[in-house]
Amino acid sequence: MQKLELKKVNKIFGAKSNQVQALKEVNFEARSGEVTLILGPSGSGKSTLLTILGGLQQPTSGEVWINGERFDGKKGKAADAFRLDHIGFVLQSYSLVPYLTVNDQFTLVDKVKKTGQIDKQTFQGYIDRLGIDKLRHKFPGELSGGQSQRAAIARALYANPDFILADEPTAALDSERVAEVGQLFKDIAEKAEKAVVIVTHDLRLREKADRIYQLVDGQITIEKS
Ligand SMILES: Nc1ncnc2c1ncn2[C@@H]1O[C@H](COP(=O)(O)OP(=O)(O)OP(=O)(O)O)[C@@H](O)[C@H]1O
Repeated sequence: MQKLELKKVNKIFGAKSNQVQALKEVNFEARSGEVTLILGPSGSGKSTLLTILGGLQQPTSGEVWINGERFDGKKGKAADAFRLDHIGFVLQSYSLVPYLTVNDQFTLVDKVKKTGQIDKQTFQGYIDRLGIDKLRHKFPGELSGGQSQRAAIARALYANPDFILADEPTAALDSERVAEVGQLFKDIAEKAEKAVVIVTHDLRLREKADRIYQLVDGQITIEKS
């Protein structure tokens, strides 16, 4: 079983009178085979939590563990390599490369990750379910918000990571697509044995979740486990 954990994580931004404590003594766990949802209002610390989980920023104090290995102390190339091997991000900004077609966004992954790629047939299945097969030769500037979001999800899956960390992955989608994408995340967790972590305020995803946390003002509570 794959496991991603936060232990007593605090995150403080700014200094003295400008200080914001975005996370307060957060304990958290996500496991392979499960969809874990972190629900919370805007500004509650969801993006901060997700980026600390994935090693994109460091906690002020506390620990991040992946599969029993300490992750928060890793720096530079060691951290990059570890992240590349384990983690796929779907960020709010989609972070698609503007001068590459959708297809080239995927194959770009091959340049940095040489082993453990997804098999072509499984990936084509994801592409079909995300409804982006006809968009493969388009550039990001030619895509709608929802299409960009689905391309960003596909790119995260292409790298075949153990952990998929998604920040508001359904924000630009209509209800029908939310149900489809939610079910896809659930299938990826269950059938491909991945750990899927979604931060969102989209309550429509609740029914797909195995584990639900609530984050309010940087404090986390578990609602379903
Ligand atoms: N780099 C930063 N510098 C200073 N303050 C920050 C920084 N990043 C986040 N914050 C603050 O930390 C708190 C939590 O922000 P965060 O973006 O994690 O919340 P969120 O729940 O993801 O919000 P949203 O749903 O609007 O994206 C907010 O008060 C925010 O202003």
